[in-house]
Order: sequence, then C-alpha cells, then structure tokens
Amino acid sequence: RVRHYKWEVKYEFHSPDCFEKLVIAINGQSPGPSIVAEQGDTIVVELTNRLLTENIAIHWHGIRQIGTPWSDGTEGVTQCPILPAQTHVYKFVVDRPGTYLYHAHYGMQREAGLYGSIRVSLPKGAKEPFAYDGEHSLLLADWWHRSTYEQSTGLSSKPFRWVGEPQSLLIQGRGSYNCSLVSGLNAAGTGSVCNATNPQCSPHFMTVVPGKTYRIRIASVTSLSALNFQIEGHNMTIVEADGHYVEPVVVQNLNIYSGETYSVLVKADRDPSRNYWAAVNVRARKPETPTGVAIFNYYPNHPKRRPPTIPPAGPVWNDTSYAIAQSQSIKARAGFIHTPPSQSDRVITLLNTQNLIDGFRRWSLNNVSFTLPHTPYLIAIHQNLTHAFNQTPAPDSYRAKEYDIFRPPPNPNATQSDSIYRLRFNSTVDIILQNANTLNPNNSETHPWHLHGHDFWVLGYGIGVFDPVNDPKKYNLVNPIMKNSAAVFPYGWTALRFKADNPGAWAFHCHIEAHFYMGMGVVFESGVDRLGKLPDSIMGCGES
Ligand SMILES: O=C1O[C@H]([C@@H](O)CO)C(O)=C1O
Repeated sequence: RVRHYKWEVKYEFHSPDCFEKLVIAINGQSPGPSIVAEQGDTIVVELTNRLLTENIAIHWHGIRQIGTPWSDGTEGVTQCPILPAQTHVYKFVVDRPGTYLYHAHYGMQREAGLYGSIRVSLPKGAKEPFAYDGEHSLLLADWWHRSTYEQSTGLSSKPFRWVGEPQSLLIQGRGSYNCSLVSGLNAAGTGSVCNATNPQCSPHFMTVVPGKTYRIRIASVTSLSALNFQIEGHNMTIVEADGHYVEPVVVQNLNIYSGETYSVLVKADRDPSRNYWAAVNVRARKPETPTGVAIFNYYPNHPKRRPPTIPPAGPVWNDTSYAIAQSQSIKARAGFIHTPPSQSDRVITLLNTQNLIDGFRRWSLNNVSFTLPHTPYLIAIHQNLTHAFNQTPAPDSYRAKEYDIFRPPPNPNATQSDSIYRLRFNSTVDIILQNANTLNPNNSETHPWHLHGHDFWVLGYGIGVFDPVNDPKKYNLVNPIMKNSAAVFPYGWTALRFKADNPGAWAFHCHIEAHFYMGMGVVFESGVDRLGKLPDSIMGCGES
C-alpha cells in the first residue's frame, strides 16, 4: 500500500512552551504530522519548501532505506538541499514494524521544530509478542528561545558561544516556560510574548482506562539533552528499542538519548480517582531546565486536571553507573534474536575529542573534524567526481598508547576534513567509540551516536580505555540488541558491530545537533558502484 503525504513547510509563530518563537512547521504543525503505516508500505512525502530564504532536507530516522539511499534525507551526504519554492518527493519502504521518527538534517534546522513521529505497525492479523489494550505516542524534545541562527552563529564564532541548556523540555510539542522570567522588552525594544494561559502550551495528556495496559511509544528528538522519562508511581516494561523487540525489562524510569525510540507497557493500576504526571528530566549534563510534563489521565477524570503532586525529579543527573547499567540490561528478545557475525573484518576506533581549529571550538574523531562537502557523497562517488571531496581515507584509529583520555588534549589543535571511510560491501565492521576529556579539565560528556542506513549490534559498554585484547572477550554475541542509536558514556567506550550491506553513503554522527554541526561525525560508503541511475531530484548543487 502506498501512503501519500503532501507537506508544506514554513515558518510560523508558535508558543510551544508559552513563549512565542518562530518555528518551522509542517502543514501548520510542530511536531509535524505523524506518519502511520503498516510494515511493507511505501511512503511518499511530497514536500514543498515554503521557507523564504532557507533550504531543507528531512531524514527518516531508523528507516534503513534499503535500495533507496537517495531518500535518506541527509544534506551533503545523500542529496542536495531542497531550495525555497521547490517540491521534492521522498519515496521509501517501511520494511520493519516499530517506532521511528523524522527530522530536519540540514544545518541546525531540527532545533527549530522540524520533526515528527513515524509509527509502523505489523500487517493486519500479525501479532506482537506482547499484549496491550491501547497505545499513545510521545515525541520528546528540548527547546530554546534563541533562534537556530543565533545558536549556530555562536558555535562558529570566536570566542565560542555555547548554546547552553534548553529553556524547556517538550512532550508532544508542549512545555511550560515560567513567563515571569521573561523581561518586558527584548533587544529590539518590542515585547516578548509569553502567555501562560495560551492553549498551545497546556500539557499533553494521555487518557487511560483503569485496569488496562497501554503501549507508550517514546521517541527523543532532542538537540542536546539526554532525558529520563517516568510516569509517577507506575512501573514500565520496556519491550521495544529502535524498532526491535527486547527482552522485557521492568523499570521505574527510562533513560532515553537523542535519536533513540522505545516502547514501554504501562498498566493503569493505581488509584483511579486522580491523574498522574508523566515527566522528563535532563540527565548527563548539569540540569538547568525545569521538568517537562504531560498528564497521565485516568478516565473519567478531567484530562486537564493537574495531579495533586509535584512532578518527579528523576534520578541524579550524573549517575553514570546507573545509566550504563540500564543500557546494558536491554537485550534482544528471545525468538527475535539476530545473531551477529562472530568476527569482524575491520575495526574502526573513533576517539571523541573536543579541539580547536584556528581557535574555533570543534569536535573531532581521531583528530579529524568533519565538514560536509558541497557535492553530496552519494553523487560524487557514483559519478566518480574525485575532486568533490578529500580522497585520502579517514583514520581507522588513534595512538591509544600515547593518548591520555582522562585529560584535555595536550595539543588541542585538530584538522578539518571531508574525508570518509570506504567499507568493503557486505563486510562486517566494528566501531569502537572511545570517549575522552573535553577541552575543559575533569569533563567528559555523554554522546548519542546514530548510524544511517543500518542497525548495529551493541556488543558492549565500558569505562576507561578500550582494551583491544581483553574487552572483545566480554562482548555479548549471544543476544545483543540491534539499534540505530547508542550512547557513549563519559570517559567510556561503546562497541558496535554492523554489516555494510546497504549500498550507499551513510552518516554516522553524534545526534547532539550542535556537536554534529561542530564536526562530530563521519561518513561510511559501501557498494555505491552497485547502484543504478540516481534520481535527478537529489542533484543540482556542487559539481552535480
Ligand atoms: O560542545 C560543547 O561545548 C560546551 C563546553 O564544552 C564549552 O563551553 C559544551 O558543554 C559542549 O557540549
């Protein structure tokens, strides 16, 4: 079945957290319309760019784009951007059931609210391996009052201006900023609009019938924040992660990193005479943002009746062992295990560091900070445009023996390049993400890494320097989860394995929007020579 969507993308004034700001809306909405489909459906999105002076590209996060690498929506990697007044057609198959999302993949446009949910159900008649009576979807985001242009300009300025912590956390596009913090006049001398009673910022609610069990699909599209989600007084059973069934784990709260999706089952088994808070809190960075809330509404209470309690604050933000333990507890579900190849053909170790380039603050991998070329890689490689990007391969490792990951880099300077990794088609590749200290002493951050075009097996997490002899002996090769996004923890490492079996050029990057913008990503190419003619619709920039 073909599902056809017609989208008009434009700037609008919205007040998602009561504070009025320009957002990029799809058909008037931010979050945009949900894509709801069945496994095997073809999705056709006909997108018209109605931004006056700004290009667009949209990435279908978690959809592997098998056979359609040109529809991945990654500006500079798989397509030229969509120009103002242009209509671009994305067409792809949703080959697996699960919870996914979509978002802008150009500059820092995602931060302006250009995102939405994708929900793929099983074909009629097919059964999930767990039961529930109803379902709800929650898209989590973080929200700034500064524009994405002020943010990105700050990041590429000398001196560096960091984006800072978000003003609000949004659940299904709704947050609540404390309007009493807004000063009367803004820089332009006109008043900022913040109206606590604006219906756009009343909390989202999920209505549940007492005694019934609900599947809650949770997706995080945050630009920066790692989050912790909980429903006051209710346990949750994790059953799905990034479109894969997982062995059920009961938790009181769920850590969710940017780019991840989960389904949890929740039973409405508490005192039905009141409502409860569903709450998100920032973790992994020192929180400066109030708890984001939605209302878990027990029918027949009024859905807007505020629970009588204070929203839960979540676990301590910097408890890394708690974070690792929860990530490690999630395993593939028995009966749905994809066993990984026992060996890999190649190991690529990526040292994550913060550096300086000509005094500008950047992130790099093995001392190379990524920049996007003007000609998208997919086109450049397919058409053999060897001047379009640096043909020297990007480095497979760093000098582990000489580098102290617990200290700021002794020489902060890195290089900048658009070089990439060419992977032998169908080979098995291990990626070791090695975290390190930033430029600030005693500081290492959590980074959520996301792979396009494939799912990887999560083989293990560790703290300290990865040991290439002993750590692989501890890999989970029995029932590792497959995901498209996984975190690397402060001063830690994360080991991933994937099969380069999808012809195309694919980004692999930190899903913190500012970090990818600052160079924290790489590109993998494999099998582009196997592709037939590329669609003309992705061309038109650089040498293409
Ligand atoms: O990239 C980043 O820069 C800041 C800080 O390191 C310097 O201000 C921060 O917290 C980041 O994640």
